Amino acid sequence: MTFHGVHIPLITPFAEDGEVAVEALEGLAHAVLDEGAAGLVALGTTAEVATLTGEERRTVLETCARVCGERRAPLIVGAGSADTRSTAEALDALKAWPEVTAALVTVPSFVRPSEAGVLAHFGALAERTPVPLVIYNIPYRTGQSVGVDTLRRLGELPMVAGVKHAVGGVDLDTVMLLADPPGDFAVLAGDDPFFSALLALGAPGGILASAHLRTALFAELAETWRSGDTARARALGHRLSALSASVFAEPNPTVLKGVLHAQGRIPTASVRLPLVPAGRASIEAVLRLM
Ligand SMILES: O=C(O)C1=N[C@H](C(=O)O)C[C@H](O)C1
Repeated sequence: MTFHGVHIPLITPFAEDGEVAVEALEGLAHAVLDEGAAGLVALGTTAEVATLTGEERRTVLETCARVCGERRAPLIVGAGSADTRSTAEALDALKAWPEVTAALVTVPSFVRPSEAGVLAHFGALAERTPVPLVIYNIPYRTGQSVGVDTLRRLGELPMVAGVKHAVGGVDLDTVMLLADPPGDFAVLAGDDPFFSALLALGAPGGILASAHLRTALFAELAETWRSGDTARARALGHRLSALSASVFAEPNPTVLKGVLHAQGRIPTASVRLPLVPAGRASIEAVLRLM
């Protein structure tokens, strides 16, 4: 399994009554695929997954699976917690969904198990998962950093297909990893403002919340770096990085939802506590950059 291009971690739109707005979710899913997204991610951070009930998670997954099934598009599903056993159970449950291409599994958060513990966690999961794993490396959310040597060892595990790499910049480990990644291991950009920089270093794609907006341009950016038109890629990359940075001016996905609502693509800009809606100024700043 190899990944390339732009994968969209879909937001969960809410209706006026607070319920999941299923039609809007389905519309967004089709729209981003129409615009050139390579695939979808269901139940990522951007979906406010921590605030969804079990039934709502099922509804979101059903909707994304239906769309990806119809469109023959890859579907990555967020699964995982700080505990190895419950993560393994969540992965087992994905057997029921033939449309699921891979699971996005975070480095265990809050526990800070050491890199040896991270390796043991993914080693145990790799032995029994029914779908390939994409490791979500996001130390500013998990509290656990994972260096290049460990990432390479993780990339060599059976059933580990890639990493969503979101370390808040382009550090030495990122450069070293992209210089020599394990075979069939996709290093996907997971920090939107650094998407272009990671593509320039050889990343095959990314998982990017801000690519709900201007999806076609994000897809074009990946293709332009791939084709070697560096002058065009650099200029487009700078423009999209500015857009991404403004989408992340407040906690994700508050600004994104404000913009999608202003565009009439979702019924409300509502987010669930502890997130609070983005301010008007942040939303207008993004709209100006569109
Ligand atoms: O849900 C995701 O997947 C993403 N989450 C990141 C975050 O909220 O920190 C951002 C990234 O664009 C995708």
